[in-house]
Amino acid sequence: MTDVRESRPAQSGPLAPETVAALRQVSTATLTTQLMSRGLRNTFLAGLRPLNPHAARMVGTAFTLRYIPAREDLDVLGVFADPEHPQRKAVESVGPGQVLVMDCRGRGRAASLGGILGTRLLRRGAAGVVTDGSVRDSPTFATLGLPAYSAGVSATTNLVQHHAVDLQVPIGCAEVPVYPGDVLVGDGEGVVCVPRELAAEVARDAVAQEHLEEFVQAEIEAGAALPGVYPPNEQTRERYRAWAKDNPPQA
Ligand SMILES: O=C([O-])CC(=O)C(=O)O
Ligand SMILES: [Mg+2]
Repeated sequence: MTDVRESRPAQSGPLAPETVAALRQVSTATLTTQLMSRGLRNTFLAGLRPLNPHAARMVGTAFTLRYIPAREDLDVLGVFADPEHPQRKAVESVGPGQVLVMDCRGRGRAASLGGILGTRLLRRGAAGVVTDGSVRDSPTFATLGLPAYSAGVSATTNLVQHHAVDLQVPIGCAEVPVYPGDVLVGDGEGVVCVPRELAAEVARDAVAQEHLEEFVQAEIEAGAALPGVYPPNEQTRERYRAWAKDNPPQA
């Protein structure tokens, strides 16, 4: 029998610097279009909002943590004294360039983590933190330099609703499949999950799409009507190519 944890090869290691640079400059909207053109329609983690709008650009690879519902006899405050507790172990395992992505089953009555753990992630070089539940200490996250996205906030600690079980397994986050090593990109709109094997080509094509859309945007601002301009027909593309000669994409 196939172990579900091995249903896809683990993908690890840092992303190529040019892929990171490209993903840093494009929007999540553009990325979802690029993924849709490759057949992937469920890639945006709908409902998640940035906790610090000034630290809303995020690019990193997924380090996953899965929670199941809490049980009163197991999930008591004393468990945090154990450094092997999966939530604390996850925070102490996330490395530079990684995003801690938590599966809270979309439940946010209790937080998935708080400001001290968020600060520790920042000090460890994490690229961000994402949960489909809540965080606590949201005023800390509002000024922390760590990109952080959640579906909500809650003062209540995780043990009340969540029991951390697994690190680095495939999870669902906001109903989107996230495999360890996938690429999480966040902006002011929210978070998109880019399958790791597509990251390089999606990043490259997203930059090209945004360059074309920069031209289309300028034409619409100048008063052009939509037909033939958006989407661009061959004549519009011809004008774009002429414009692009003097306005190359920023690498
Ligand atoms: O969620 C928790 O219990 C941890 C917490 O408050 C923090 O990290 O500051
Ligand atoms: Mg706290």
